[in-house]
Amino acid sequence: MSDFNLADHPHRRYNPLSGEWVQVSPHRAKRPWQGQVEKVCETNRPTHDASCYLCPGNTRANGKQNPNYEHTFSFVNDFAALQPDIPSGNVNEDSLFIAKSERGICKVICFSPRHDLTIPEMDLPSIKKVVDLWVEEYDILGKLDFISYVQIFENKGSVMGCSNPHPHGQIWAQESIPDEPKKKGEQLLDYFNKHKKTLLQDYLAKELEKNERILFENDHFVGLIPFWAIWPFEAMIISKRPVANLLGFTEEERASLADAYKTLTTLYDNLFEVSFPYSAGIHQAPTDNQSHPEWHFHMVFYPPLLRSATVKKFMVGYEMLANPQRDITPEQAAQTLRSLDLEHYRTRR
Ligand SMILES: O=C1CCN([C@@H]2O[C@H](COP(=O)(O)O)[C@@H](O)[C@H]2O)C(=O)N1
Repeated sequence: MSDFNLADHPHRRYNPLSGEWVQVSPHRAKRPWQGQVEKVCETNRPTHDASCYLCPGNTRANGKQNPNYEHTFSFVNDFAALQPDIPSGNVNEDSLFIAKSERGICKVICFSPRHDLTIPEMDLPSIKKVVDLWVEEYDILGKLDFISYVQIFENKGSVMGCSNPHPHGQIWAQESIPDEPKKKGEQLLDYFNKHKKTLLQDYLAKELEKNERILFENDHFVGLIPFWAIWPFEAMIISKRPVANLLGFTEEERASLADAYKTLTTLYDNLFEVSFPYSAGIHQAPTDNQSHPEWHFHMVFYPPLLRSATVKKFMVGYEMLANPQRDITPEQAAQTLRSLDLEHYRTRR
C-alpha cells in the first residue's frame, strides 16, 4: 500500500465536466510571498452616486437616461461586444484561416438601485428579484431563433476588471455555444448516455456523502468547492434537483437559489473581511431548440484571492503553458470557508 495521499503529495485531478486536469501541490502552500500586493480599497460608497452610469435616473455614457428603478433594471449594453443585426459570413482558407460571423445580444443587469450594496449585503427578497430577472431574460433571449446560448455572469471587484462597483451583472446571448459550456455539454451528454442520470446528480450525492468539500446546503441547492477546483476558493452552487435550465425551477427553488447566492458570497466576504472579488456565472442548457436532459443547472465562482485581501493567485507561466495549478487543496479551502460566520462582517461591526 503506497503512502501516497492527496493532502501531502503533488498530484493531478481530473475535471469530468471539462475533461481537463489541474495540478495540485499541497506541500507548497507555506512558501513566503514577496510578490505583488493588491491594495484594499474598502471605501464606503454612497447609496446613490450622481456620476454612476448604472444608478437610477442617471444618464449613461451614450446619453440614454436610466429610469428610477426600485428593484432590478436591465438594458442592452451600450458598448455591446455582440450585435443582433450584422451580415453573416464565413472564411475558410486551407482549414488554416477559419472565421465566421457571430450575432448576439449583450445586456447589463442592475441588481439593485443602491450603489453601495453587493449581493451579500442585499436582503433575500431583493436577490430573489435578481434571480427572477435572470429567468425572464433567459426565457426572452433563448426564444430568439438565432440565439443558441445565454451566458449569465457577474464580474465583481475592480481586480476582476469590473468597471463599476454598482451591483450588476451581464448577459451575453449568442448564436454559437461558447467553448466552456460546449465542452461541459459534451461531457454531460457522454455521462448521461452511459448512466441515464446527470453527472452532477451522481457527483452531488457522493460529495454530500463524503462531506469533505461541502460549504453549505439549503432545501434545493448545495454550495461546495469542487474536487477539481482550480482557483484557491473556486466554488459551485448545484441544484439538488437535476434541472436543465432556469425555466425549470419553481418559485421556491428560485428563492432557494437567492439564499445560496447570498450564503456563498457572505462566506467569501467574511474570509478576509473584504468585499471578495470574483467572476461568477451560470452554466445551463443551450437554447438551441433541442431537449437537454443531460444538463444540470449550476453556478461557478472563480475568485482570484489566494491568501489575504491583497494576495491573489496568478494564472501565469506554467498555468498558461501547461496546466492550471493550485497549492492549497480544495479540501483545505472548503474547511476554511465553512468554518466562517454566516453573518456578514460589516453587520457584525
Ligand atoms: O453607459 C454605460 C456604461 C457602462 N456600460 C456597460 O456596463 C458594463 C459594465 O459591466 P462590467 O463592469 O462587468 O464590465 C460594461 O460592459 C459596459 O459596456 C453601458 O452599457 N453603458
